[in-house]
Amino acid sequence: AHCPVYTASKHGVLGFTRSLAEASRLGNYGIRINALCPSFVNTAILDTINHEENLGNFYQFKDGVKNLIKVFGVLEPSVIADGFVQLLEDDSLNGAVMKITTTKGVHFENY
Ligand SMILES: NC(=O)c1ccc[n+]([C@@H]2O[C@H](COP(=O)([O-])OP(=O)(O)OC[C@H]3O[C@@H](n4cnc5c(N)ncnc54)[C@H](O)[C@@H]3O)[C@@H](O)[C@H]2O)c1
Ligand SMILES: CC[C@@H](O)/C=C/C=C\C[C@@H](O)/C=C/C=C/C=C\[C@@H](O)CCCC(=O)O
Repeated sequence: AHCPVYTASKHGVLGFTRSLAEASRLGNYGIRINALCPSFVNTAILDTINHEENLGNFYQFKDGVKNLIKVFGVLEPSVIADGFVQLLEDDSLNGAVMKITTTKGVHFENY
């Protein structure tokens, strides 16, 4: 609810990932395409929530986003890096949607 365009863009990334991965498989491109979807991660982007120029009209929802951060917690970038290495090293993954959350760690979403 806080950022519908943002949410739509992320769904677009998943659809693009899965479609491109299938095209690569059918075309024998030899390229694997996967999506990595972390929960909140301790990076500079989290600070953007505190600045109205970043959120525009959605600045009014900043407390809601901050509450989500409290609810879901914050991951360290190293945890994301480990998930990324797993995507690189596992040749069986193509069109995969890897999620990383504080509650479930690395897991995959089957859409
Ligand atoms: N941090 C989180 O909580 C979180 C959670 C889920 C998804 N994401 C997504 O992960 C992505 C990265 O987020 P982040 O937290 O690392 O943000 P960040 O702002 O900390 O880092 C983004 C990096 O990208 C670089 N960059 C910007 N434009 C670039 C370009 N054109 N070419 C090359 N580099 C460029 C910036 O210099 C910066 O180092 C974003 O799409 C974000 O929505 C972040
Ligand atoms: C909202 C304004 C924007 O600029 C701020 C972005 C901040 C971080 C990047 C964003 O992609 C964060 C996503 C965080 C998601 C958090 C929770 C979900 O992952 C919950 C998952 C629960 C589950 O599926 O188990």
